[in-house]
Amino acid sequence: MTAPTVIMGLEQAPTTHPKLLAWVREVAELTTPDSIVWCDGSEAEWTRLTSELVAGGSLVPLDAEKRPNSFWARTDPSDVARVEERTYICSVDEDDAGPTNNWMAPAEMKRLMTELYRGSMAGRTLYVVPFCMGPIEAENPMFGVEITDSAYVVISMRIMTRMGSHVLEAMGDDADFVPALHSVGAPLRAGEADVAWPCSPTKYISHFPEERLIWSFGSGYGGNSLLGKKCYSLRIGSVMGRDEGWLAEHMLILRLTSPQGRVYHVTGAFPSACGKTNLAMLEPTIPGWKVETLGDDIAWMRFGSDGRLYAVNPEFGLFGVAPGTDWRTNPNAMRTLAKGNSLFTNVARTDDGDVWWEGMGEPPAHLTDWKGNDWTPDSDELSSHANSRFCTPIKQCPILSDAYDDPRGVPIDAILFGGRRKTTIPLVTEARDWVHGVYMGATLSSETTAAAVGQVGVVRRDPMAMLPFIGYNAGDYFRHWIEMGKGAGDGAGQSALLPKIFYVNWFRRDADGGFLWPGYGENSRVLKWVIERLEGTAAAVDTPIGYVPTPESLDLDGLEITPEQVRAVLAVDNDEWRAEIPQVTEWFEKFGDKLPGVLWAELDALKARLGVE
Ligand SMILES: Nc1nc2c(ncn2[C@@H]2O[C@H](COP(=O)(O)OP(=O)(O)OP(=O)(O)O)[C@@H](O)[C@H]2O)c(=O)[nH]1
Ligand SMILES: O=C([O-])CC(=O)C(=O)O
Ligand SMILES: [Mn+2]
Repeated sequence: MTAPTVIMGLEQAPTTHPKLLAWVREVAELTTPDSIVWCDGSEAEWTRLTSELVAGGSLVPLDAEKRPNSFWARTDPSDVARVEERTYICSVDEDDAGPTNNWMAPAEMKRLMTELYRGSMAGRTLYVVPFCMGPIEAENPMFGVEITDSAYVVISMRIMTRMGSHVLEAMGDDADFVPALHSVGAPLRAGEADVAWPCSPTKYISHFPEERLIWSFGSGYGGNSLLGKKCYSLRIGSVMGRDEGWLAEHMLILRLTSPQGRVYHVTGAFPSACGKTNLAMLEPTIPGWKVETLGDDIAWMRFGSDGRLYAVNPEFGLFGVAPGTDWRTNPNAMRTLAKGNSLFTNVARTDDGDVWWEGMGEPPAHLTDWKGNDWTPDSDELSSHANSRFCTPIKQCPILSDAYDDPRGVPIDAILFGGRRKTTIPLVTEARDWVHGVYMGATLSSETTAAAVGQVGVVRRDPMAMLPFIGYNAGDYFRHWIEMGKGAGDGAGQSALLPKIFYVNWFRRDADGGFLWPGYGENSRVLKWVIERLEGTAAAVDTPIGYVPTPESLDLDGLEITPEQVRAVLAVDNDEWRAEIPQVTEWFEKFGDKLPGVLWAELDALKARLGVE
């Protein structure tokens, strides 16, 4: 095992990058760690850090046969999800944060957080984590460096990003990078024992969009602490995309091959805990169709020289919702996890060193639950937190597409927007054109989930599934989407090159509260209809809200579903849609002048089709 590079000064730093060295020095002087470790991303480093975390009680190793090189972590019960109320976009101009973000002036936030960071790493190690979002071979590799005082964050970043010495080397002395500072905010006095999950009751997740800078304090939970993910790839990424003409989106990416061997690529934006990972790894139930995974959470999309929109997954791992994941629902996730090398956070542990969570078949007679307590099937509480997560290398996914590492990405044929709605929204609706599709995305609604702290099950607008992740004024973001629709190719015949947009809802319920649609692998039937619409072969009903399948146009062969259920899951109830109009109007009014006029025009056209004044 190699010894860690412990340095008191910075003389032994494995880089001569002046900006990086200066930043590490400045942070070290402010946060006063005991030591600085430059992470190299090696196997030896993983082994050393996981061993230290096991020794300190932060991780429990799982059974080496069942879950090789895998670990169980439990967070502090107060630190289990993203904290949207504590997340800030500190743009210079308040108007650039817009009505959907918390805002504080950058200088004020820096003053406030500087005091929080002062001495915050005392008694701890400062880790420097060089990483790259997307392939390092890209024309413009998207570098970042995270400074963190959490070894859990380091090992998670090693799974979730391309990370380590090779990144630092590729950065040379002058590459641009996004500095991302993270502290759990729990300094240790001399001799004070650490806790298993250090964190602070005071939390700030701050973004300085003009500087492309991230400061996170107080939380160890992934969405708040793995700063390459939501903070860089979505919030800062969306600002870069606005300025440079591309899109950073909360989307899965998959490749679909038809029985005739035709290849298509689909992205899907569904809010947190609404089915991206599951769709991305789907095992089709209809014969002859094949799905390959490219990404399960984030897509960066830009136009290629051929005028088509190409998508890249900037991530290197999967940070997926555990509950509900099972051999019946998502066998490819189970196969990915079976290869080991994974972290499980806030799930339950079995007595024989495996993991268990709600939805994974019959519960064992006894478990240790996510709070560390004894649990039996009679228990009133869930064994696993509803937002418990697995963190696992995407390279272990057995159906990973061979295009995954291609810096050019894959050309997108269809974009799905989707939400979790008990009523109103049909299984699938095709937009009339790009602007109508942007309207669908801009008005997307979904019931809140456990992925963020707060009440669960409340319907809210979640535009493009990006409500917590748009790093600027959402009105400007809608305009950017509209403009992107004009940007395909050289202008001639461009709309033919644009992806077609669809709106899906796997979560519609019957009167008894049961799901009307079986979901998971059966969603391949919806993907088939989408492809047949692209090919011009599937029938649809022209409804006020868009094109909805005729019951006969959906392949329901071999599916146990009654004609009434099919009718109900596809139904467009004009009364329900009329009831949405005041909510959409109120939503649009939030954006004042920033809302593109064409979206108001879409709403007016919808009202006219529904016969609303
Ligand atoms: N009923 C039903 N549930 C689903 C379906 N797809 C996913 N789920 C459940 O929804 C929850 C979240 O699914 P994920 O695929 O992990 O969600 P995600 O969109 O990747 O979420 P984030 O990682 O939070 O962005 C899990 O409990 C799944 O089992 C479906 O088609 N039908
Ligand atoms: O960021 C996280 O914690 C996980 C995630 O994908 C989401 O919440 O959308
Ligand atoms: Mn997500």
